[in-house]
Amino acid sequence: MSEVEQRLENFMDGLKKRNPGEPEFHQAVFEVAASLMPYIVANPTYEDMQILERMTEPDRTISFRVCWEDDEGNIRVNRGFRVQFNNAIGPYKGGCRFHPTVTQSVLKFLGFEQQFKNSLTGLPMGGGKGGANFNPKGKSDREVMRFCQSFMHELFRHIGPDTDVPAGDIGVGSREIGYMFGAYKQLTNRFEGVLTGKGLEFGGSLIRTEATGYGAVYFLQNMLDQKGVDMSGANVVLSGSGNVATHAAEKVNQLGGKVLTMSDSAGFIHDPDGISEEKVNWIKNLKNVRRGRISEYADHFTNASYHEGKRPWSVSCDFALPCATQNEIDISDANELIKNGVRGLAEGANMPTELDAMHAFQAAGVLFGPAKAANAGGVAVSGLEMSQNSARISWKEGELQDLLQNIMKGIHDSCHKYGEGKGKDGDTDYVAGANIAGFVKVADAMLAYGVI
Ligand SMILES: NC(=O)C1=CN([C@@H]2O[C@H](COP(=O)(O)OP(=O)(O)OC[C@H]3O[C@@H](n4cnc5c(N)ncnc54)[C@H](O)[C@@H]3O)[C@@H](O)[C@H]2O)C=CC1
Ligand SMILES: O=C(O)CCC(=O)C(=O)O
Repeated sequence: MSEVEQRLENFMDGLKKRNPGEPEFHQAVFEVAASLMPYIVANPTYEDMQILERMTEPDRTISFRVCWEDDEGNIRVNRGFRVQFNNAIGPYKGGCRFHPTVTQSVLKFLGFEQQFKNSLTGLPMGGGKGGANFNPKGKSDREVMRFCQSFMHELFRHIGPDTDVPAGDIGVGSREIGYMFGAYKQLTNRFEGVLTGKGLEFGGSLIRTEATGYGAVYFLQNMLDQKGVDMSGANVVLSGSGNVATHAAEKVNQLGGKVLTMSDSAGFIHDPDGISEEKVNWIKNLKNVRRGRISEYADHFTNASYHEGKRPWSVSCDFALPCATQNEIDISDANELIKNGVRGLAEGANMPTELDAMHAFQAAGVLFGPAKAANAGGVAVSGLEMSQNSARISWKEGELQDLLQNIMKGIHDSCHKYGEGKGKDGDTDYVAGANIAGFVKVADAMLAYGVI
């Protein structure tokens, strides 16, 4: 075992002992630590000052009871969280997730990733994440409202425009942000930029809704440009049917690609004619207004097929865009995609690819855009929403579109700079590049503050 491997093993042993029963957090840290360890060994100040040990320990984790009344008058109790990971380069920033699978481990993995992602954007934002094990599925609008108000009843005392600025994630979209902002405003008597992803009427930014999905496709396009490959005419397999997935599908269409699949937690649909922008709009209405299942697509568009309980990775494609949830591509999915000729993948979701699957893509020479870089467009436009709120102005759509494209190009170029020559056959390793580029800014700020 090399010295670097030994240090990595010791580091991970310690981390697992300090954080038992948190597999998602271990997974996210291992991926980062594996690419950072050689860099840290070569730059011993980071090791002397225990920077990685400090960056893997959240500043604080807040856990609280969320009590609400359902439509039948029953009292329901959920658990809410906010993990404030690191504010070395700006206020804590990151979304809130409402999903039954939310645990402290899931939010720690997301908050840990967020500090690197936010650093990559070049904007002054620290990392945090929150949420609750609440299942919005099947709940009435009034129930969702009462839950959001109760959630904010505790969260409001921990956040603020210069302290911590939450936003959306799985299960938290513009409806939930509206209810939470309304509750914050009432509880504090302050109208300020404390949440992002707000409605345009009350301080939201244009293109925030589109930004994560569009950004992921821009990141893929930047990786392809580097190789002189064009996306037009390419077949794209995409998972999810929420905010990130629908806007990624929209952008693929705009760039001349063909989207073949979309999914939800019950199964996927395959449309060999392509899921055009018009069909994507139909899915947006299905998910955001009617709150139905993706299976209904195959009833409506009869050339399409529905595959119950399956993921879309067996469909042959040029590019893959996982945009649903964590660990949705395992090694057998990766092998299937590789066998069918996939050439590039950009992670729209957070940590959608299991570690061995990621290694398989890299070993096969598939261009691999990791989540903390590829899906950073959403939080980047959130950062722009914060700037607009502070200045009490609203920027025009064209300006924001240009800013998003430039930020994604900047993120790509930073990953390329730090990852160049580290991949297969001297290629760029975008995973290592994103981890190192994201780390340096946060680590150097922490060094400047001394030991605190
Ligand atoms: N909304 C945003 O701006 C950002 C979101 N992300 C990540 O993108 C991913 C999707 O988030 P959103 O689109 O915002 O959420 P959303 O709630 O709008 O959509 C989530 C989608 O994932 C599907 N899904 C959930 N669990 C699933 C499972 N077990 N199997 C298959 N599909 C499943 C849902 O059916 C839905 O289509 C998440 O990993 C999130 O953390 C990352 C960066 C920013
Ligand atoms: O816009 C934000 O602050 C949230 C984005 C987010 O949660 C993410 O990047 O995973």
